[in-house]
Amino acid sequence: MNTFKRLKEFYWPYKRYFIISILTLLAVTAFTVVYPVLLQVTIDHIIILQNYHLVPYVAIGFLLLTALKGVAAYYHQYLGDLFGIRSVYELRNALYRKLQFLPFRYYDNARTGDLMSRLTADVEGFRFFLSFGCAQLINLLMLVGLSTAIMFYYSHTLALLTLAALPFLVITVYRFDKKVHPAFQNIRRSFADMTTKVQENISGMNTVKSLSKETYEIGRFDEKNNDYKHQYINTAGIWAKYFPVMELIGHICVVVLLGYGGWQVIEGTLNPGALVAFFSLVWYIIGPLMNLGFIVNMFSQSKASGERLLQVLDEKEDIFDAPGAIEADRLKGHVQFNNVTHRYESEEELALKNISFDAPPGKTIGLIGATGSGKTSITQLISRFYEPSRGEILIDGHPLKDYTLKSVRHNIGVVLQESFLFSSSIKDNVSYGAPGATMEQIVDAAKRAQAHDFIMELPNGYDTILGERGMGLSGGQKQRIAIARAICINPSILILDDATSAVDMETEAKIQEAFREVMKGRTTFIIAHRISSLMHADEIIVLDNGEIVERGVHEQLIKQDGPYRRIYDIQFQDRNLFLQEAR
Ligand SMILES: Nc1ncnc2c1ncn2[C@@H]1O[C@H](COP(=O)(O)OP(=O)(O)OP(=O)(O)O)[C@@H](O)[C@H]1O
Repeated sequence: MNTFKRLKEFYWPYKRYFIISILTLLAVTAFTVVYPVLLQVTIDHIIILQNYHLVPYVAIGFLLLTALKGVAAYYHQYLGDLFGIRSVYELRNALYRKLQFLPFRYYDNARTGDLMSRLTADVEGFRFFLSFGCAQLINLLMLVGLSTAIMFYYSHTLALLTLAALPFLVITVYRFDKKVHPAFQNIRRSFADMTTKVQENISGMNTVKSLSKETYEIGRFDEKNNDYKHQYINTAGIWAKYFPVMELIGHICVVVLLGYGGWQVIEGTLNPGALVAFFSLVWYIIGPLMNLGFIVNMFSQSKASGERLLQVLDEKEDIFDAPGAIEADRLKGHVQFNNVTHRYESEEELALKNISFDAPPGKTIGLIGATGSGKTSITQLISRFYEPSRGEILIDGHPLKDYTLKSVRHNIGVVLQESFLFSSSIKDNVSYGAPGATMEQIVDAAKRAQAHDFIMELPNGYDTILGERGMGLSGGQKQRIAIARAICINPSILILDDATSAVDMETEAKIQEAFREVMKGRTTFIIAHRISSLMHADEIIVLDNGEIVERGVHEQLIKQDGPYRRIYDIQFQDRNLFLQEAR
């Protein structure tokens, strides 16, 4: 119950819907059990005693009862649904909000498919119980309680006879539940596996096609699809086996009831009307009891879903604004690292060891080194995506932690090796970081990023809608839109992380031209594997295994016989050879 108690803030504000829905359910149950009583009165007091002049009144009574039951059922159903839908609306928003503020640390280990299923299937599982399961449980208790009371009123012995069949039914329901519950869990797991497979396949379609693995992928999907089919067939088998048994128990109960009750009627100790009423009432007990397994199942599933939702909601947001944090509109962009050491939570090795540098406003810092040497980690610490394990990072002389996250990130423009574009218009993608930007500002940013010309050649210009992840544009075009997006926020710090490594030489030249324009007056960090991309930097930092092994300007570094010189030789030897051959 703790799970439901802890999620109370989402559904309790709508308790009025729930209470009215349950009150109307009470009315529905009352009208339902009155029906057999009315039947008994009709048979015993009107038909047998031949009071036929009362028939129209009884008929009107029946109609009235059905109409009232219909109205009550309408409000019960509608308000119950409203209760569930309103509650999970808030819950879904809260989860999404949480996902926006969870630190990168969380996403390092999270699986997209799993998070998607929490936000959809688990939220729905929880809603289903709120809207339907809970009312069903209350309905069951009320229907069984009232029906049993009326049965005892008519005949103690027949009521006891009916109750004697219940343990058999309850045992069957229990055994059914024990089998069907894991079967349902297997269906959920199998479904999650299958959707994860589809999601991975679509995301990695490039790799699949380039390696001609279509047939292999079809086979792998068939395995998952087959498993899902089997899980469903297995569950259908359990239902098919247990439901007739439950019905059989119900029918045996009815036959015994009719036999014994019929004998009582012949003996004159029971009225025929009471026997007919019994016949209806017994199904009011057996029917919901057969559903008990289903309701218990729904309850345990929604509890499991609630726990999975709480896991997300309880996740620690360890990077947040300190009380009284500085709200800086415009930073100058002076970045300093003082003995910064960093280790990722999931790793044993240090990613950065005692990193110190000073990047005054407007200067360019080049970061070079082998893969995994820590270049990206430095820039991720500047954006405060992670907190360093030790050391201090200062921006404009104040610790990075003293600023609000918003003021830091609004002042940092990032262009990655493969930038993410949303499936919306080019205009919206460019102004994503600055939603208030005017069309003039958007066009200006695109011009400075060398993107304006090709955008204008597209059929709908700035209103062209991009496919998912910018499909429909070349790598270089996507990159220039990403640069325009970075310029649009007018950042004082610019991070170019391997931004040109995925494009050809000609496009690289165009992008470099765009960069030269953009970098003016901004502190820039260039991460690159090609020396040509960062040779003009004011300081080049060479990293190896998380440590700074060399630093200085290009001319200085190539004179030393260090790692920078070795990279230079490898990259420029090829070029010189090529130039010699060309001559
Ligand atoms: N999110 C993360 N969680 C755990 N370890 C990480 C994470 N990001 C990076 N690392 C580890 O930290 C070290 C430095 O990685 P980083 O990405 O900073 O290197 P890099 O020099 O930018 O590499 P590349 O040139 O391949 O981009 C590596 O050992 C890497 O495995």
